Amino acid sequence: MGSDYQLHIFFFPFMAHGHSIPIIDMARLFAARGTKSTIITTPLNAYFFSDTLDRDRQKGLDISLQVIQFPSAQVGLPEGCESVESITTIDMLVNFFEATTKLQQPFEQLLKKHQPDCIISDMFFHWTTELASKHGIARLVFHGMSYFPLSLFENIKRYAPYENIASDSDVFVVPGLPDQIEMTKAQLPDHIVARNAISDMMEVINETELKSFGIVVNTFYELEPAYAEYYKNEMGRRAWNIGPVSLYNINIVDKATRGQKSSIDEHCCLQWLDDKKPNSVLYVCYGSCSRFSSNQLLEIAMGLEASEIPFIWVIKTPRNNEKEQFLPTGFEQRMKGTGLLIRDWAPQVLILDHPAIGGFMTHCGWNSTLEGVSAGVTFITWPVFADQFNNEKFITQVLKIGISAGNEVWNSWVEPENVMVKREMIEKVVTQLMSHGEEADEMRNRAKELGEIAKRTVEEGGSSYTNLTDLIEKLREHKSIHTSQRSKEKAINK
Ligand SMILES: O=c1ccn([C@@H]2O[C@H](COP(=O)(O)OP(=O)(O)O[C@H]3O[C@H](CO)[C@@H](O)[C@H](O)[C@H]3O)[C@@H](O)[C@H]2O)c(=O)[nH]1
Repeated sequence: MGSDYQLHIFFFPFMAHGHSIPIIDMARLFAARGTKSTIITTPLNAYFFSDTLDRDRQKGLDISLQVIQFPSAQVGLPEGCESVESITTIDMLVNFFEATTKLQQPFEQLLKKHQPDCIISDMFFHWTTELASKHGIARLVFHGMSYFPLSLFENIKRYAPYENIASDSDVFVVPGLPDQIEMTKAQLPDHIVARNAISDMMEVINETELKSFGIVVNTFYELEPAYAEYYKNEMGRRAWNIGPVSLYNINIVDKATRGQKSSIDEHCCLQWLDDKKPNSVLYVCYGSCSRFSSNQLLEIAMGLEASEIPFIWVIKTPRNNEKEQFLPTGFEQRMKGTGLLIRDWAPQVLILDHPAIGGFMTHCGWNSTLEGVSAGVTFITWPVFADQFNNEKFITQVLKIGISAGNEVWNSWVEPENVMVKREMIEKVVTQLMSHGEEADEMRNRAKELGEIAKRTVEEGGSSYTNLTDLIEKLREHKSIHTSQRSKEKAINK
């Protein structure tokens, strides 16, 4: 197979912004390096990024979409429920996963028709490993998470350190990791500490992952070298780190249109930031699907106001409070000039990259974590569910570029009903992070340095750039071996 052979890769993102946004960036990145990229998704999800792909095609990239129907009605979901963000109860999640298993047949039809050389699919589409093997092509797994949270989960399962403690809030050290990582049982997902349907699914994911060609990880080596090695050597995975993929978005329009269309004009947002001093603004956002209760939002509003720190706050209105009765009376009026409220969807990467942003209060989704690291900001960590407590430990205990808001309990659903952090604590951590004390300045310096390294890593010669070159080369070799095997089989069968 010559080095001029154009690889054709199928990208199959899971239908949730936190999983699809990085895979779309990845498909575009591969296309920019000469592959033919085809993204497989459903009609409503295609809507979120079809304009971006149009712009890429105008630039000459070989990138396209194939749309398959999402069987919402077949599994009892309302019409138009095609992404995790449109799910309103935890019970609907079970139906949602059932619907995704029904995508196998249309997906295989596309495989037969287009005969790509490789599939890069989300971990939740574990059945693509078997399909890939049936069609003699490589499957690479994308988790959305990085080496640190994956290694941490693995060792918690391996050594079950939570079994020998007296209470859920007792601190234990997770054994066998390169650093001394402290956690509590209350911070662990249900499916780790007890057996349930998710644990069963994670087991299948794990098994199919070991049989796959390897794993692509949205991270960079210099951010977590010990965990990159741990994951490969101790956990026996073949993995390529090719991120931060968000850095592939260079111009304003690309940065502002990741995921949904932003609810604010990006130029107004930039103008607002232009009036602020460097590193003076706190950006507050809890990802694509977390939705806090009215009481919690009130605490955030009061805490932010009391801190007197300029902020941008992205608010997802609680489903039972569309009239927004959670903001204190006159809040927006008083905050004019100091606080910018964005309802629903913000151009996050554009905001983080602005020099006025100094801190990020985040739920610690992996994308937000890495986007914050790439922008060189410091963090207030406020994990809620999924891998977010792991990412909090990474920020506060390994990188040491953030402080915790103090939420101590893992939630099983994206819409926690309780108040997790009170206004006094919010005021305290915001003031502490944005101040100019010795500790805050040291964190700031470390964060800025990491941001510089992140940018270099995706440039030609950088570690992620080189890793991607290596991965493309390995996929070509795989294609070549498979093609010659096929020719031999055909010759024997003649
Ligand atoms: O107003 C918004 C809100 C989010 N985003 C983007 O949406 C993505 C959000 O991803 P992430 O920060 O990872 O949060 P979640 O959407 O909650 O991601 C899910 O998927 C991640 C990857 O597996 C996990 O780490 C998280 O725990 C899980 O909740 C990021 O790229 C953000 O830039 C915006 O652009 N504007």
